[in-house]
Amino acid sequence: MIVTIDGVAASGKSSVASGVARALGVPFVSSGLLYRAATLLALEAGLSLEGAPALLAHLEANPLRLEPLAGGNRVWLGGRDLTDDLHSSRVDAGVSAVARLPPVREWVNAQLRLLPDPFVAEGRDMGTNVFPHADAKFYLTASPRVRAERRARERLEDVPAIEAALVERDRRDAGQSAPAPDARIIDTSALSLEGVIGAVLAGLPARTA
Ligand SMILES: Nc1ncnc2c1ncn2[C@@H]1O[C@H](COP(=O)(O)OP(=O)(O)O)[C@@H](O)[C@H]1O
Ligand SMILES: Nc1ccn([C@@H]2O[C@H](COP(=O)(O)OP(=O)(O)O)[C@@H](O)[C@H]2O)c(=O)n1
Repeated sequence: MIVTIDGVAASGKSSVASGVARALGVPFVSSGLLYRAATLLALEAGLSLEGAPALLAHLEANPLRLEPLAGGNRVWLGGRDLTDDLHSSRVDAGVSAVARLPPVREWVNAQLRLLPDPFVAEGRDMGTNVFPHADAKFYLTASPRVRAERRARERLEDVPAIEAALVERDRRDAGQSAPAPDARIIDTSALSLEGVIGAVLAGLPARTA
């Protein structure tokens, strides 16, 4: 059983995927962390974020591992846990450039497709490109202001600056962020986290829930 939860930046994908996965007793998979980790490695190595061949060679020489833990995914580079360094403004600003490189997308997708079913996967193109045969698909949205206010509770930046960065990232990610035609779209602007998790669980086919 595969459930996909895609959506725009900071729409609640990972919190909702985590809650749904916990309710179903399965792992959740946060695909964005692999794009973020690839970006962090490129920044640390001083590589261009647009140079696919050098970046891919670096990723192949430095294998990353996504650990889909129920309580929160982690990304490892050998024995180094990168997870806490993946949500910096520096990574936020660079990740869309890295994520639009086709060889990087293939590298991420190959890792995701090896994961053993069942799971809940969240990202941008889980229901379209990576798991088109998922049992249930959801797409989360919320107004930019609401998303920025939620993120501001996690970071020491002001709401307008966060909102501008989110809108810009949505624009750069638009190419891989269209909802699947068979996804259920949920506007979370006026919903609590529990409300969204409940709406996803209520939308699952009977044999999945
Ligand atoms: N419906 C909601 N109501 C209130 N806060 C929410 C809701 N959904 C998510 N949040 C909060 O918004 C922040 C961003 O959510 P997150 O799951 O990290 O989004 P994404 O994975 O899409 O970036 C988190 O602090 C999360 O707890
Ligand atoms: N399936 C995915 C997941 C993420 N991404 C890229 O990775 C970035 C970070 O994704 P994320 O899910 O961690 O970001 P947030 O939506 O949590 O802010 C996005 O801005 C996209 O550029 C993608 O292209 N495809």
